[in-house]
Amino acid sequence: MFTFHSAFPLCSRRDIDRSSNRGPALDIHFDKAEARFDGRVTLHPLTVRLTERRIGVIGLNGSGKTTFARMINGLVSPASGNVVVNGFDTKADTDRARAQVGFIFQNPQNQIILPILKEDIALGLTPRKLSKAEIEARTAAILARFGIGHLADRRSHELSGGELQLAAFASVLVTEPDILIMDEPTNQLDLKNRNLVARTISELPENVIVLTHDLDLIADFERVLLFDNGRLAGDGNAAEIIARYRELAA
Ligand SMILES: Nc1ncnc2c1ncn2[C@@H]1O[C@H](COP(=O)(O)OP(=O)(O)OP(=O)(O)O)[C@@H](O)[C@H]1O
Repeated sequence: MFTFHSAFPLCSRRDIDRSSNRGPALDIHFDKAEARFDGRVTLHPLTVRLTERRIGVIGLNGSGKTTFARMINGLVSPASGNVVVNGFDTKADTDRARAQVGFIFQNPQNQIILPILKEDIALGLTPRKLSKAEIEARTAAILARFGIGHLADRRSHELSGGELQLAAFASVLVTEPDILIMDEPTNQLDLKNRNLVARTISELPENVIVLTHDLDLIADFERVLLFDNGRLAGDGNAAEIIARYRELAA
């Protein structure tokens, strides 16, 4: 069961949904979806359905994890087959499929582009055509949610690694996606910031798909997918799939 006990006030409108056992939607369907780059198959035809709230994606370097994740938000279009996200086909309905998914990139420096943090967060709300007051209120609320309201006026390049990762979460979650994909969220963090980010992820009400080499991060996830050479080589509970990955990597 999901409980809030963090130093961060992570509650959002979604908690109201969750109290009635209806979390944000998560229904991702890969139907014989294949990815190719320059004619080379990088993800072999994959059929899988994902509905769990916490999904880990593991595998050796170059095994196809990022390609798989980018297919979910339409950044990579299937060469054949389909990917349908909460009912929207990523090829036929790219914008609406993409609106379901917030993607947190491997390097948070690439996520925060404007010099002042609160301006960067507000940037994500520009397409909504909200009033200035509403944008300021939503920006302040999302920064407060991650316990970084005091950093609103700071220059983003001055933030620490952990602060920057939390800022990247805020910059994506301000757009209220139902599904959050994180590519290596604990990469390059020291142990303290790694633990802070891990705790924050575990307390997020949103659906989360995490690509990682940090196996402890996903040890209690409901489902883990293992990729090997562009194929799904394992799909099951975390303990079983992590054990299989250790064998594969040995
Ligand atoms: N834009 C691209 N152009 C050409 N090949 C690509 C492209 N993106 C990925 N690939 C290839 O697809 C394969 C899978 O790469 P992918 O990034 O999905 O792996 P990964 O499991 O995420 O790796 P890592 O753990 O190193 O991030 C690799 O062989 C990679 O070189």
